[in-house]
Amino acid sequence: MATEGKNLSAYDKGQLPDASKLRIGLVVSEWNEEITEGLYRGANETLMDCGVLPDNILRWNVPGSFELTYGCKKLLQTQKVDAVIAIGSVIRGETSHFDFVCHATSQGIKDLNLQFDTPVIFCVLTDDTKQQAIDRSGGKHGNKGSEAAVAAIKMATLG
Ligand SMILES: Nc1c(NC[C@H](O)[C@H](O)[C@H](O)CO)[nH]c(=O)[nH]c1=O
Ligand SMILES: CC(=O)[C@@H](O)COP(=O)(O)O
Repeated sequence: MATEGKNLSAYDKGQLPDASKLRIGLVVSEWNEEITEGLYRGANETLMDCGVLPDNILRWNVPGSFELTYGCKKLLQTQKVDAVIAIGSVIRGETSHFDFVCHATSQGIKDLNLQFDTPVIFCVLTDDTKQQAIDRSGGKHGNKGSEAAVAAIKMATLG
């Protein structure tokens, strides 16, 4: 099911496990800051709405989505967290750079889930236009940051 027709911010916190003891890391890309700050707000607000304590939400910034893999790895190596959310926005330009950044970032974050015993959530928008990114970071389709926060809580308490 495509995002079209799905509200990315829809969740029932009554159906989620207790998150009051969880510690969550957020690694946020600074590229397309207007979009990534919207994603961060969605994730942060949803985590707290679902019971995560503000002091248990740790935020680090990285320059771009390509650096999310390294930033998440370093956070996992140095901080005790129950899940990490990687937040980025890649918007297609004139060249094939979009494809390389998206592929490297998605593969890198996937690999972290194999290398570490802590879930890393892929909250990276990969859009052809800025409007698509706006629509998915608090616009008409909701907020992927909220979706990622719910995924982080579910994965942190899996099993
Ligand atoms: N064009 C976008 C980038 N490009 C920058 C890379 O992510 C990286 O920081 C650079 O290549 C240096 O290693 N990053 C995004 O997050 N979004 C873009 O649209
Ligand atoms: C995703 C990108 O790296 C892209 O926005 C860069 O733009 P361009 O391909 O025009 O250099």
